Amino acid sequence: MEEDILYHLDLGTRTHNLPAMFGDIKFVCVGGSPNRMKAFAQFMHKELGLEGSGEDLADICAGTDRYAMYRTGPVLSISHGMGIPSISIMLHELIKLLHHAKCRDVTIIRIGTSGGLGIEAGSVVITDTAVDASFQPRFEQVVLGDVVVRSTDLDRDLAEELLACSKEVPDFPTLIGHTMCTYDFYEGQGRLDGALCSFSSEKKLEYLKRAHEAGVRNIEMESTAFAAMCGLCGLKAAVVCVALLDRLEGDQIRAPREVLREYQQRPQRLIAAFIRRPLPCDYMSVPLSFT
Ligand SMILES: O=P(O)(O)O[C@H]1O[C@H](CO)[C@@H](O)[C@H]1O
Ligand SMILES: O=c1cc[nH]c(=O)[nH]1
Repeated sequence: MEEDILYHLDLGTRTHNLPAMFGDIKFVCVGGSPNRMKAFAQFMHKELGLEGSGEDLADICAGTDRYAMYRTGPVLSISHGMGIPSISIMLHELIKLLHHAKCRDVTIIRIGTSGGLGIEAGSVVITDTAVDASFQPRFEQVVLGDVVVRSTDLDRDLAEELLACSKEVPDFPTLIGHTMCTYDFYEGQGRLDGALCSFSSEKKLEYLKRAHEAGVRNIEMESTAFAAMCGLCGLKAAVVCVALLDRLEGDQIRAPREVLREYQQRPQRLIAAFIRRPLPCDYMSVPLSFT
């Protein structure tokens, strides 16, 4: 293409110098909420010891209200909204952006929230395998009317490295497990408290227990598409989500807002420890080259 317009990001190859804006990005963190991703960028700014308070980081996608994007040092932080269609559109344009910007050796991590399965609320789950609602490690995408099945493998070494980094943030439990990805928050996750419910409490518990036996430790709504797209495009990817509740104990998220806010920071703290870890070639020794 002579020109590539990244419509939902309000960026393009003619209108923006993408290599200059993004060429040195090494970590991309994505999550559902625009405010969370802004807070994460500000937090990383402080953690990396970059100049200024970071309070004034600008939304790079301010021309559109579909997604929000912030950068600090080698870290790009982007919101993706809720569910597979929303994250999938964002990832198409983000991956093209990384390609046009000639980025190399990028690690991409989804930092999210989830419903836990047989784990304490506030626990952080690092996904080893993203599975669908039938507990299968696959992402089904309809392409030209046909169902195309894609693998949902994530980087095992990255997951282990993240688990090792969790020792630096010992004030909450972190574990590795399967993450189940659904197309809905209510009936799709076996909740009884939606506007519609077509099953009994017993059937719900029987399903969630089967999921637990299959190795599922948390449930969210983007991981299979995220794993499939990043895997096919050669990006090293991880999913790290905090559990807001234990779904074996209920459906409603009852924790007070301050507690939920602190829970949301847990994956961010773990990822900060990961990004800050010493590397053979330490990018933190050259912070002045980052804006
Ligand atoms: O916390 P985030 O990233 O938005 O993700 C989780 O929260 C949303 C539902 O509340 C879904 O998108 C689910 O995947
Ligand atoms: O139960 C939950 C909590 C957060 N996000 C989900 O998708 N499910």
